[in-house]
Amino acid sequence: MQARVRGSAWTGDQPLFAEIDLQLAKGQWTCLLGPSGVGKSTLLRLLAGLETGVRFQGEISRDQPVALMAQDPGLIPWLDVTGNVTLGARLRGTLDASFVEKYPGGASDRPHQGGDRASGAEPPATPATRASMLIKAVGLADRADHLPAQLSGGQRQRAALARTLFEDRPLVLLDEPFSALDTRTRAQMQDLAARLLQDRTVLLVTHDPAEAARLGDRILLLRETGLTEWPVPSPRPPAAARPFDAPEVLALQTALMRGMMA
Ligand SMILES: Nc1ncnc2c1ncn2[C@@H]1O[C@H](COP(=O)(O)OP(=O)(O)OP(=O)(O)O)[C@@H](O)[C@H]1O
Repeated sequence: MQARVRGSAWTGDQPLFAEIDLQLAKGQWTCLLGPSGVGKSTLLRLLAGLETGVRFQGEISRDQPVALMAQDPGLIPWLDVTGNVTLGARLRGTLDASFVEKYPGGASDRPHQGGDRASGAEPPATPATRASMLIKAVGLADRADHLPAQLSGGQRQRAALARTLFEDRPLVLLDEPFSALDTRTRAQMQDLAARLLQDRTVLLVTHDPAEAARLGDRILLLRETGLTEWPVPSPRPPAAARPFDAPEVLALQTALMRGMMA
């Protein structure tokens, strides 16, 4: 077991959700759906060990470091995309010193594209290479030196996704990570995340039954009354999302939609 939340949550003297027992098995993707305000983000914050503002009665355990991608991308406004993606490593002091010198954090401090090669400098250190690969993978290669204010909502969300992937943690909590993306980009980012987080334990909060049908090894519905498991008919292919147009995926999506409407 990688992580577990067992208990109930309260806002003031009002119950938020009844007794639940959420268990995340190692290497599995668990998709969590449920009505707005039922406590999904709260559950993620509890698992991440962050303040929630609600009263939780129970036990929380996890045995691995965690990365949380919150609903709000939470990008640092004065750091460009590269600076935001590598922020955690910089704060922990694990970035190569030459990279820190070159990218201390502001767009104005960054060399122009191609500047390194023109000056014959060393190739970028490994974290820099990883960061730029991830930035490219989320489709922001031409925005790497843009500040958050210069990005669209979906671009900010992709920068936050790259930052979460850069953290490379065994336990990954994703709170509606693709909600601001157009249909095509959303499907591409689902494929990317499935590939890059293939061995990770992932808890993905989503409002989109199609997303849960593509990505879930397990699907859970959170309601005030507690957690319900939704059966998933077939295993997910390794390192990939299920095809969005496969009949069993469409059937699962429809069944989930019906369940959520009930
Ligand atoms: N810091 C806080 N202080 C007090 N109440 C809070 C706090 N954060 C959240 N809540 C309340 O807890 C409840 C659950 O919020 P939460 O964000 O976990 O819901 P959610 O299921 O993720 O909703 P959504 O799908 O809309 O994102 C809400 O009623 C919210 O008002």
